[in-house]
Amino acid sequence: MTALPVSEAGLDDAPMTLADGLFRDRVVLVSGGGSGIGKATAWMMARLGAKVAICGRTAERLLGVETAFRDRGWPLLAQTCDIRDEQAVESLFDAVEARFGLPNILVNNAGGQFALAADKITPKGWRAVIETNLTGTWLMMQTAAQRWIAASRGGVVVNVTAANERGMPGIAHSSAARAGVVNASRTAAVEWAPYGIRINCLAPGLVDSGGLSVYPPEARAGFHRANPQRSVGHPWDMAQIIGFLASDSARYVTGATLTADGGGALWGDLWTIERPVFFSDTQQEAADHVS
Ligand SMILES: CCCCCCC/C=C/C(=O)SCCNC(=O)CCNC(=O)[C@H](O)C(C)(C)COP(=O)(O)OP(=O)(O)OC[C@H]1O[C@@H](n2cnc3c(N)ncnc32)[C@H](O)[C@@H]1OP(=O)(O)O
Ligand SMILES: NC(=O)C1=CN([C@@H]2O[C@H](COP(=O)(O)OP(=O)(O)OC[C@H]3O[C@@H](n4cnc5c(N)ncnc54)[C@H](OP(=O)(O)O)[C@@H]3O)[C@@H](O)[C@H]2O)C=CC1
Repeated sequence: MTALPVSEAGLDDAPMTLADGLFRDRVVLVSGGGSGIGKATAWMMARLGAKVAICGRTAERLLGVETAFRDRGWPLLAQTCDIRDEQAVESLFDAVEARFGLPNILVNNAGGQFALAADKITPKGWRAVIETNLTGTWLMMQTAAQRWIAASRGGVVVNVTAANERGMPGIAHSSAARAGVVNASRTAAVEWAPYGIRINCLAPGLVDSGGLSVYPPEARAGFHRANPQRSVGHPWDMAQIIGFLASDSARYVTGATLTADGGGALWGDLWTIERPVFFSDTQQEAADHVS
């Protein structure tokens, strides 16, 4: 596969299949927009004419994007917000409304987890991941929907989950949370359809964002081999799919989950932690272990 650029200059020039001006004057809120997939999405939306708002917990990350947007003359609101905190979420939406008006599009991308064997996850660690990926995502989408309904306006939500429908060794907490997001999205897609609200999920496979650095080197070494394309995806690949789902071209798509994983869910053996000997690559090693 052709490599895509990861630098900010690269994001300026990355090839685009979406039409010029597609999101002109639309207000787009991207959670986790200070890095990785969220940052690429913010860039893509700005290139297509949107007024972009981003949030995350770390001010420095947001500041980096703020500076780059200012240099390009693109409008941006950047505000720290922990999506697990409902007051902070309300303040974020208030700030976006005050600056640009009610968002038209919410890209619910913030999330993550730590990789740990299932029997080692503490109750506090479990809660941290569930609250980040399930509760935080829910608070953001519910707040958007409540405001759209109150204003008699429609809107679009794209939830970024993970392609781990069959489970994923090393991230039981995150797998549970993402399954919850997919089902909450299906349910809300029906309940909120009368208000003109669409909700879809993008389930990425492995994507070469800075986020992958949290995984142990022995797991990372096998990532590119864990799907039939023998490759990982790029944040820009994800951004463009988000752009499609957020656009009017997808007006008849709601409650769906689009998997973008290079076929990894169909073929491949991925571990986010060190692979136990029982699951060794060679039959002999595994047989030695069992006998
Ligand atoms: C084929 C497709 C599927 C592939 C999926 C796999 C690939 C996925 C890739 C990505 O998602 S890339 C994006 C990665 N980015 C991140 O994960 C960053 C965000 N993650 C986090 O911020 C944390 O992981 C968090 C836990 C979700 C944040 O919560 P919080 O800030 O509240 O955490 P802490 O206060 O640091 O910790 C709370 C609690 O959690 C336990 N814990 C945290 N880190 C670890 C760890 N590395 N190992 C073990 N346990 C951990 C622990 O119990 C902490 O409590 P204390 O011990 O600190 O009291
Ligand atoms: N890269 C990959 O291979 C895959 C990624 N994903 C998912 O895609 C999404 C984007 O990840 P990616 O870009 O790769 O990795 P990053 O780690 O770069 O992005 C995660 C972003 O979420 C923000 N974030 C995390 N927790 C919170 C929180 N509680 N409140 C607000 N913001 C938060 C982070 O900012 P900060 O830390 O400053 O808060 C960061 O900007 C995540 O949901 C991730 O789990 C799914 C499958 C695979």
